[in-house]
Amino acid sequence: MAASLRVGVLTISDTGFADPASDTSGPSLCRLLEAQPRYTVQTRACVPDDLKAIQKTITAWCDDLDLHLVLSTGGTGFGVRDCTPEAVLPLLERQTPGISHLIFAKSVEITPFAALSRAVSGIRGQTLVITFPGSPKAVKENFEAIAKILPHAIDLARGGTGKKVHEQMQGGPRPSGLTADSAKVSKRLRKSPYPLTPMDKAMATVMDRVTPLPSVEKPVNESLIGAVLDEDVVAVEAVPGYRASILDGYAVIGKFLLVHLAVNHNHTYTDGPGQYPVTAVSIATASEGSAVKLLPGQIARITTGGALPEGATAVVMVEDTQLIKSSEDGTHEEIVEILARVRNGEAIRETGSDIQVGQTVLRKGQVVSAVGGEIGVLASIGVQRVRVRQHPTVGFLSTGNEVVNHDNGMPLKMGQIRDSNRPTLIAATKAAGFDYVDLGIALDSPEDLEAAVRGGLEKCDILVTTGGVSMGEMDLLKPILEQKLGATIHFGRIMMKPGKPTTFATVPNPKGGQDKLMFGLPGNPVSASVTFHLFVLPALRKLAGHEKYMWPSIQAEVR
Ligand SMILES: Nc1nc2c(c(=O)[nH]1)N[C@H]1C(S)=C(S)[C@@H](COP(=O)(O)OP(=O)(O)OC[C@H]3O[C@@H](n4cnc5c(N)ncnc54)[C@H](O)[C@@H]3O)O[C@H]1N2
Ligand code: MOO
Ligand SMILES: [Mg+2]
Repeated sequence: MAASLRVGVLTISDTGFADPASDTSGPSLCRLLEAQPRYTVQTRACVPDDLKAIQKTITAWCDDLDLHLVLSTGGTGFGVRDCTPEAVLPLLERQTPGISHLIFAKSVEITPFAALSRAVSGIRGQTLVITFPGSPKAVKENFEAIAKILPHAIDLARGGTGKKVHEQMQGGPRPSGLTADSAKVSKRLRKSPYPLTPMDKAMATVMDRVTPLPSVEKPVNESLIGAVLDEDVVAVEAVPGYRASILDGYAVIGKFLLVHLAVNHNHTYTDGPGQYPVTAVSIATASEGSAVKLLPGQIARITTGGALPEGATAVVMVEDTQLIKSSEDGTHEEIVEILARVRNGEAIRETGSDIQVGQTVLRKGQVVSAVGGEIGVLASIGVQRVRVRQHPTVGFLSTGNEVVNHDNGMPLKMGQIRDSNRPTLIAATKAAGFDYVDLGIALDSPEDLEAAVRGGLEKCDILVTTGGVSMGEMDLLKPILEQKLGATIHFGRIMMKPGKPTTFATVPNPKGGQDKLMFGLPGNPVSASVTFHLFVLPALRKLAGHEKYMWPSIQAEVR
């Protein structure tokens, strides 16, 4: 392979400039580079610790020679003449602190003196520029610290996707199970190219790539079911908003007032068991103005939820009274006998006794459950809209030439099987409170599958397919993802049965923005169901903004 990465090596040193033979770091750097066939040292120079001289050389190497990489050695310390960072920084269009930190982290592991380096790095045009300290030992250590990532970094700085380099570093491009041309069955792989991934690693791989969806404002109704609140909700209205009766009966002036009168004024109480005129009526209904006023010796007829007359301190239920006198036409009660003694406050809902103004009723992160309580609370305090995390939508696509709709009403032909995966997974999704799209069945043909996956990805946040992920010649999903959709398959097999060929991939979003997530679950119904619960539901929960998105785990011991 012809060496393709062109490098410039620049020694920055007053001494080296005066006596080129004294420069050992530059030659050492060249040897390190040339030990790797991918690099060619295209140019070398030595300049004094002089800002202008350094800038002139590096600018020419980046702008005129368009080198892939410029490595300098020297001038990064605390010495009064050291000015490499001051010279290089203004030339950089983008800094690359990660590279500098990596070098620094590795170097301080070796010697604390590395803390005295002020080395910098960055990109000018398409050239990666990295400054090393002056000592040959530091040059070697620094170069080794970044050797592994250097080709990748250069590829990216040149506008590459990094994919090629990545594949090379992983030992070459992944051989594909298909052959997007399923006719060439003899060419298929006889071993899976996907390593068996331990479950904890697979789970972490998925969760690392799931970021909660942004939040939106929604009206207070059943559309909130399953949503995660993205704000604290504070009551702006009290519940109840007025003093209300808990019972159907009579508002009275109760014991507290009577005792008060008796003690302070040596009164015998007027109210309590006895006969009273019914001077007012309060039916639970809206009314303008304030409540009627009740004086000692009077009672008011009241219904459950009715506003208490001013001055009333208790309510006696109708069962504990008897009618003494009514109006002639029977439409009014005039005198009623109270038979029971009631305590002050009895059968009264005080204003705000349930929820007070300013009280936090629901907290950010809380889930609006399908039980209804949260929605009820929001409704009771008059909140019109709340900020919640967007609800994710999951799409379900079954795959397989043998798979038919379960409800097609036709007898099965030999080799056909009813699609049980989609109804199963849709039911589980619904029960978990997420939205779904039913994407039907795709045939095992590269064209059909590619179109169905592409279309499906557009309609949902997470695409779930079942079938076609193992080793058969009709198992086309993985190669289609990688070869046609530019997807990255993060794992293609897991250390679990059922579910071994479970596949997780991220697919670039053609509309830009975040990559789309997709799970290729195995076709076997139990495998599909188990892996859905284990991987997809937690991913959906995380996407929906749940704080606790993982299943609880318990320690088990096999005896
Ligand atoms: N040579 C090997 N063969 C298989 C391996 C292996 O490691 N080496 N793994 C086995 C395991 S484990 C599983 S699990 C399955 C996974 O199969 P695929 O994901 O490729 O799925 P298909 O081949 O398309 O179908 C498998 C099975 O499931 C039935 N199926 C498919 N879709 C549905 C559906 N929607 N509803 C009901 N049943 C469905 C399909 O008819 C097949 O019987 O691979 C093993 N093979
Ligand atoms: O692991 Mo497969 O999922 O045996 O059924
Ligand atoms: Mg298969």
